[in-house]
Amino acid sequence: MAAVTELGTALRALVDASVSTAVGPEELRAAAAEARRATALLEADRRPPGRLPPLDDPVAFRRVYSPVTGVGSAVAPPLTLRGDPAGGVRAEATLGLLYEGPPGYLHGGMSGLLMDHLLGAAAIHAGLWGMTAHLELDYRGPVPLGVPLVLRGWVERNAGRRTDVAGSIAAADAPDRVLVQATGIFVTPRAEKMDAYFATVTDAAGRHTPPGRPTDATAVQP
Ligand SMILES: CCCCCCCCCC(=O)SCCNC(=O)CCNC(=O)[C@H](O)C(C)(C)COP(=O)(O)OP(=O)(O)OC[C@H]1O[C@@H](n2cnc3c(N)ncnc32)[C@H](O)[C@@H]1OP(=O)(O)O
Repeated sequence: MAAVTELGTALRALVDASVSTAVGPEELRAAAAEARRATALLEADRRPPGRLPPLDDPVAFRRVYSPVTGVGSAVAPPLTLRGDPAGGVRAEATLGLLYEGPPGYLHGGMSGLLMDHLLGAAAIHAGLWGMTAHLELDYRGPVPLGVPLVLRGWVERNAGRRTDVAGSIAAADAPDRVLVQATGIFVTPRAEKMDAYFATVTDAAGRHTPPGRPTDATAVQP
């Protein structure tokens, strides 16, 4: 885990530098050569899709390469999700140029990714694992880059396999002024779909490890 975290931290610094650098073409080409060398090192042993990495824990829902929370992911902020004393889950983040949409502000699609994850995590936190069936966002104000943000997700109601969830993004110093408001419907797939989607998913030891068991509710840190 220390090595995965070390590589993820180094890669995030690299991609941040790569989108904010002002060096010339010679330096860019030298950096590209270094990046290709690192890629060759990592390509020596790869896992196929559907086989979880050894450090993933499907019971605790630890996903080290998640694009949102993965400590080993070059593109994840990465967020740390916690139970929110006000209900649901929350995370704090300060996002950089990698995620820029309008100059100086967060890309709207990135807000969608973050809200999808927060809403899904809120459902899991309540013991209601499901896949996103519907996600709707209202963009009320641009989300600034480089300032601390607070992201929240909470369950509104549940009926059978369907869970209605909501969430928000706001600046940490103005938490009541919602910049992005999200609502979503998460659905636990019917058994036939669960089989069709996840029948071949295994952990690193080859054991069948489909998502969605009740214990996945431990996903969020207390
Ligand atoms: C801490 C870790 C946190 C991790 C968070 C991860 C978050 C990320 C989550 C994802 O990205 S999941 C990936 C994106 N989603 C998908 O790929 C799902 C694609 N859609 C499907 O596979 C199916 O549509 C789905 C499994 C969601 C539902 O199919 P089912 O056949 O199981 O459900 P069904 O159609 O019978 O609907 C069940 C109920 O939900 C309702 N429903 C389903 N889809 C709906 C929809 N789109 N809008 C409104 N209601 C919907 C439906 O009306 C019904 O309500 P009732 O029970 O009241 O009749």
